[in-house]
Amino acid sequence: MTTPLRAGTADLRVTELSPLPAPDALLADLPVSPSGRAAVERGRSEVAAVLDGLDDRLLVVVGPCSIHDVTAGLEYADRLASLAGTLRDDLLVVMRTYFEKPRTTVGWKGLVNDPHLDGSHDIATGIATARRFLLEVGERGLPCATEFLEPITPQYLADLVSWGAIGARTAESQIHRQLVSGLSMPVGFKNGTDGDLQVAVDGCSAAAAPQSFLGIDPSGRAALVSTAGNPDTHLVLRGGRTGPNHGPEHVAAASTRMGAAGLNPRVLVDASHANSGKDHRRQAEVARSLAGQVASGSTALAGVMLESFLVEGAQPLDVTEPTSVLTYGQSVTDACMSWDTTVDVLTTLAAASRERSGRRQG
Ligand SMILES: O=C[C@H](O)[C@H](O)COP(=O)(O)O
Ligand SMILES: C=C(OP(=O)(O)O)C(=O)O
Repeated sequence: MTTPLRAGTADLRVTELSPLPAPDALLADLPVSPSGRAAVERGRSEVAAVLDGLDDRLLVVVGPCSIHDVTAGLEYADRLASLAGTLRDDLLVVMRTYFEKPRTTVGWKGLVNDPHLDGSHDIATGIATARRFLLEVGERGLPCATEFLEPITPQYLADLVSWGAIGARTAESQIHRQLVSGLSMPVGFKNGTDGDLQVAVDGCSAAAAPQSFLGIDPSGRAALVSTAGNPDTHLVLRGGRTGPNHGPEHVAAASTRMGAAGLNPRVLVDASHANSGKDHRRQAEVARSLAGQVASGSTALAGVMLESFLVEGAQPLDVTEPTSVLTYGQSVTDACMSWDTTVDVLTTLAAASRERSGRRQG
């Protein structure tokens, strides 16, 4: 069912308006169980404790660049839940469950926007599929991480998320900063695609402040949203057009800059994106060099982000060719490390975290 378009001077380039179910209706259809809610709450407080240096484990945000196939995503979640349990004394593992992709120009915008991967943009199904996926991952005891892109999506999904990101392409956006000021979980701002840190530093400051802005309420009505500000914002270094920024000198400089602005000086480093040139082999090398920084005692480094799936690399997705066969467990967006490499990298990061804890205690 679509809404008739207005005649006159507005909507001349709008081709269709289709109402979506209200957030409350979706939450009533797909409620969180008591154990799922406990997993979200535990995830949020553990992430905040790591970021505040109260828990000396290393935070690892790891998983596919995007979820495009729920079956493969849940197979990955099963494997990750088991590995996270083995490494839990040294690593706090949060799974990347990314459903909204910001594109440099155009391309598939993720499972929420186009769940059938065919350009049909069945967003109602996309939001429900993403919510079901988050519920399933939560039942496995794994906290979930996601990037918030559309300002309306959090009303449908945010109650199931333990760590949020504002990406490099939106860190400077007032809309996203306002949104973060009302989110209930710790949120990392990425540096800009050009490598500029200041947009992310400013993003953290703006999101820490109370804000008033336009949004929707749980019944889907347009609403004035007033927020208290988010005290758990932090910086994520992801490299930029000028080069990578994962080295110890970059981490130290970024930490100093955050501290000078009165913000959390402990940072995350994304081993992928411009820190790896989107090359999954290089990503594993960067992750191992970050393990070296942790092992040598760097307290500025609170966590690491990794893009990983069952099968290494990436495959092209052509939404105009819906019949084309995709390789199971391989990314359709950025190249990911294979599962075997992920096990090796997480084991190395766990050993580094253990060594850092030993240094602190010794
Ligand atoms: O994380 C994924 C991508 O880096 C991001 O969505 C941009 O992708 P694009 O440059 O291929 O559009
Ligand atoms: C899009 C992403 O990263 P960035 O904003 O750093 O490009 C991502 O992590 O999926």
